[in-house]
Amino acid sequence: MRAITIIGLGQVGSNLAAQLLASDSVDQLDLLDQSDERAVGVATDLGDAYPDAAITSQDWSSVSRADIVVVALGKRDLIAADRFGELAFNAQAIHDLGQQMADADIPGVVLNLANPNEASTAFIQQEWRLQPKQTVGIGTIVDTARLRRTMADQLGLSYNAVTGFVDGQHDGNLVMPWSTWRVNGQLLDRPVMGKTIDQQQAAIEARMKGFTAIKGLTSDWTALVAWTLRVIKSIFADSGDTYPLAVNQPQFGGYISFPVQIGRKGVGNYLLLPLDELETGQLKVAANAIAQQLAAMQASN
Ligand SMILES: NC(=O)c1ccc[n+]([C@@H]2O[C@H](COP(=O)([O-])OP(=O)(O)OC[C@H]3O[C@@H](n4cnc5c(N)ncnc54)[C@H](O)[C@@H]3O)[C@@H](O)[C@H]2O)c1
Repeated sequence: MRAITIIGLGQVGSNLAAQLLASDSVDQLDLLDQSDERAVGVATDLGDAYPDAAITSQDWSSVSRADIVVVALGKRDLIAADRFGELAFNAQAIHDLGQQMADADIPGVVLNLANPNEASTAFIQQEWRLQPKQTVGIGTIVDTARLRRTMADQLGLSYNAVTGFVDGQHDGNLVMPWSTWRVNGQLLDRPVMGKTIDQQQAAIEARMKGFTAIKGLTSDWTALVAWTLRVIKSIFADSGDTYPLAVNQPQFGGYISFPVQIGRKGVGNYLLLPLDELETGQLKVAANAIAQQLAAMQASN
């Protein structure tokens, strides 16, 4: 039995719900939104699409039996001018749900998609009184895919030939720990296939992919939903697949995007690749920026 509750059924949440059903990745789907009309509408339409699927709407007690609770609440109009424009709105929404979620004593993994991602994941963990191990955010997973793809394209290689993670703060202080990246298994400290990789250029191009998607589509929800599906499958399979998720990382004093293994119980081992001094320093800067956002979320209530 694979039970998922989604809180927030806007562009991200409703599309995730549809793709979970289309890919047969869920047995019980419970849909929640602050708007009854929205929740009932989404559940009704999905029920018409998948008549034998088990779907409920507005059953808030479902969080107590869900294997995974996906948080996709927000207000996307607020990020048009400022990528972190949802901070106060999402802080209020997370706080308002706090007592109810704490009382529900959520047993499953809470996977947060809302922004600012690392800070709001930390705020959910605190306000909903969850264990850090069960509380993760989608983090820098899409940023990582963008950079790997950009480098693979530059070199004319397949996506899988390039390995590495983007860490730090999604939409803000992204950290590319180049000393750990590899192409065809080879570190980047010497030319790869006769070519020197322009790391700066690759980082700029990867960011541009994000801007281009948002400019044309108003949101990069397609990539977000696809990667969320992969993480959900890894959780159900208890696979221990490694993703750069927003997790509590004690070495950096709180939540930050960092590669970890994920499974049925949430966070497993951290991928502790040796980082150089500059990279460690950059992660500390990102952790500070996230801590400031978390403080702003706490102060806004
Ligand atoms: N990490 C990423 O790559 C990425 C990409 C796209 C979107 N996002 C984030 O995902 C979140 C959702 O985005 P979206 O485009 O679906 O937004 P949206 O504005 O389309 O929908 C948000 C939904 O949340 C609901 N909601 C708001 N407050 C709520 C509450 N207190 N309880 C229950 N439901 C509530 C709204 O009614 C609405 O249906 C946002 O925070 C957005 O920034 C992240």
